[in-house]
Order: sequence, then structure tokens, then C-alpha cells
Amino acid sequence: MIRTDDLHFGYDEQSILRGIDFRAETGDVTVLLGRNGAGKSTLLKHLNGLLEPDRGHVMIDGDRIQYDDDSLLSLRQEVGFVFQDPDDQLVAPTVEQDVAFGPINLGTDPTEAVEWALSRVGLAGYEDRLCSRLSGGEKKRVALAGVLAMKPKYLIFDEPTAGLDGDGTRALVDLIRELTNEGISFVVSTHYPDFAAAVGDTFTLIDDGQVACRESSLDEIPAKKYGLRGV
Ligand SMILES: Nc1ncnc2c1ncn2[C@@H]1O[C@H](COP(=O)(O)OP(=O)(O)OP(=O)(O)O)[C@@H](O)[C@H]1O
Repeated sequence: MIRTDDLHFGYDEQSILRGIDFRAETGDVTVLLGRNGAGKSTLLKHLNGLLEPDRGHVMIDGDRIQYDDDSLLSLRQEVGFVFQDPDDQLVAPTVEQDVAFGPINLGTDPTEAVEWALSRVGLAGYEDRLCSRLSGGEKKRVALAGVLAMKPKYLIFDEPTAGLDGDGTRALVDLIRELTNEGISFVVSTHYPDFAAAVGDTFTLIDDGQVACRESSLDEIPAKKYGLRGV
């Protein structure tokens, strides 16, 4: 389980998270909802140590996140993060080099992991393509493959459908459900109720820097009251 207790965080003087008690159960797809600027990305970035709280803490399977370099390296193998904008994530010239980056950093032979990850995202055969020439949707799949290649236990996915067309979104729903059945737990943020309903097991709404509600059905989330798209 990923949990945060009394998590506080602000950028400069601006307080963004104000006592977040968040829970993401192992085996679930936990969907994070909230209006623009509510702090969803900021919370997600705490879950694999990209941001360090001002107060409170983050626990992964009962262990508090530690922020030294060695601890963060092993944390990021266990808890992968796919950014909203793939251009913030892709680091190497070619698809194969990019997806191999994580396993190589971990000191493992990347061959099998790269082949597996690219086939899971439907990009087998793209190994030698230049990342810079890919479409937005393809870049997003490469970014996901790069995280999958690390074989994470938890996968944090910030706005996964941003920039995807209908087919891309449907394929992503199927992939997330398959990977969940294979043992990867997801935390995803989204503004799209259809996508949320299709992938989610539980739904957490962030408002005014706090958890406003947590439900096992999207229908129970008071979308209109919190400025969200309706189901
Ligand atoms: N690096 C930063 N420096 C200063 N302020 C920031 C930074 N990143 C985000 N913010 C501010 O923090 C607040 C929360 O941003 P965040 O991206 O976490 O919201 P969000 O819920 O993910 O929004 P959206 O749904 O629009 O993506 C916003 O007011 C945003 O402007």
C-alpha cells in the first residue's frame, strides 16, 4: 500500500497540500480527481520521492520514504512515474536506448526488459526510431515502456490520456487492467470520467489541498460540486 499521512507541501510561500491522508491499496487502480490546480500532480510527485514533503510523510508498503540518493534509486525501481508530458521523460535519441535507460541504471541487462516493455505498449519494431520524430501518443507509449522496463510494483501515471485519441485511450484502459491483473498497482490522475470509470477501483478527490472524499464508485463522487466533468 502507498499512503501519505498529514502531507503538507508548498511551492515557495504558496501552500498546495494541506494535510493529505492518501491511500492507494496494492492490487488496485486508484484514480485521483480534482479541479485544475488542486494539487494532483504535486501529490503524485511525492509518491516516488520526486518532491519531499514540508511536513508529514509517505509510506510504501509500511516503509517511510527516505530521501538519500541510494534510497531514491531503489524507490524509483519500485514506484515508477510516467509524466503528463512525455517530453519531460524521454532522455535518449532512440526508442530502444530510451527504454533501456532505466534497467542499465539499475545495473541489469536491458535486452529482455526492453523487448517485453515495447511489446506491451504495442511498439515492437520501433527500437531504432528516433524519439524526436514520434507522434505525441507514441512518445507517451515509449515513456510508459521505459517505466515498465524497470518492472515496478507501483506505477504512478499523471494524466495518462492527455494527447491520446479514442483508440489510444481504449488500448490504454485494456493495458492498465492487464498489468493490474499481473500485479502492478496504479495511481492515475485524470479529468476524464469515462476513462476513470473504465480503469478505476477507487476514486479519491482532492480539493483545497485535502482529500475531500474517497469512494469505490465514481457515481459517489460529487463531481459538479467540485467543478469536475460529470460521469
Ligand atoms: N514548480 C512549481 N512552482 C510553483 N508553483 C507550482 C509548480 N508546480 C505547480 N505549481 C502550482 O501548484 C498548484 C497545483 O498544481 P498541480 O500541477 O499539482 O495541480 P493539478 O491538480 O495537477 O492540476 P491540473 O489538473 O491542471 O494538471 C497550481 O496552482 C500550480 O500553479
